[in-house]
Amino acid sequence: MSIRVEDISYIYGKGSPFEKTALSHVDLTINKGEFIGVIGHTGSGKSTLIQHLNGLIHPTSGKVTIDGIDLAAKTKDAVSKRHSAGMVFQYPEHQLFEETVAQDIAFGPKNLGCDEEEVDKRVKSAMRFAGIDYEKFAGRSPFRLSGGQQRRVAIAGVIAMHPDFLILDEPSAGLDPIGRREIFSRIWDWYNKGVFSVILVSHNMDDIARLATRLLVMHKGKLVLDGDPMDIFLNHREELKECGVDAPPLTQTLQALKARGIPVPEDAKTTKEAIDRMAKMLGGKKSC
Ligand SMILES: Nc1ncnc2c1ncn2[C@@H]1O[C@H](COP(=O)(O)OP(=O)(O)OP(=O)(O)O)[C@@H](O)[C@H]1O
Repeated sequence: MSIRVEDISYIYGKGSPFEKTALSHVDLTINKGEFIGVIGHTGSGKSTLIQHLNGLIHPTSGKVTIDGIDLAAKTKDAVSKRHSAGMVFQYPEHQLFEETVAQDIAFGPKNLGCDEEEVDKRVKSAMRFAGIDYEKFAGRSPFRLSGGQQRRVAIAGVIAMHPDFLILDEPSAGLDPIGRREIFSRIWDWYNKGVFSVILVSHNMDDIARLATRLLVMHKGKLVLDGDPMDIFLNHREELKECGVDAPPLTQTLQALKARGIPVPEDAKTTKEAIDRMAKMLGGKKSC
């Protein structure tokens, strides 16, 4: 299963005096099993790009397909493929609207046409995934929960749609450090279990460096770097700087070690794996 982004460009307000080219000839393939981090300076086109991946917006030129089906098509197949890429926006709790937590999470699967039994099953399993106690919270108003709990309910709503690709735009924005750690450790667990692939947009370089197995760097609407996070953060620092992005402190440390002749596991898939491997060599514990 894969998403193909075929040479897409996107212009906001095309033909108006305010037209703005947000994406310019972006071409890439996203395969099932990847954890992709998307980084870039403010306004570089990250959000515009990811909104194409579930057909929320369609390219001005080029096309986006999932398993060969054009997401812009007005067919049943295209609708089903669009649903296979679930999007969690920044502050997703702003989209909560039902009276109870269970009803809110049930909204998506109901819309997909699932029967009552299937909806109930999905609500319970999404809540379990998101760490929300069913007995305690199912009948509660989502509006009376804490910010972190609301975020989990909103994410559970997307999980209940059983997406193959989970697209997250700054999922921890506005959360305290405990809330953000919780959200990311759950997302990592689900990803590790092979529940879905992840496409994560974040300004937090440490989160991206710890988790992503592939990195996309956007600059002025173009995809300027696409590759191994370790390689990009360790060996493309100047290009990153030109894009207004700093390498995360974790990789700066690894680079300082490398500069002193200490071997760092450059073939590690993520910085988290590199740190764990170095810690193991030194007899330390795994990071979380
Ligand atoms: N609805 C819109 N109408 C007009 N221009 C827009 C609109 N949304 C975004 N843009 C412009 O398109 C460009 C890309 O914006 P986009 O939001 O995709 O960038 P981003 O990298 O996600 O930024 P951020 O990190 O701030 O969220 C920017 O110049 C932005 O001002």
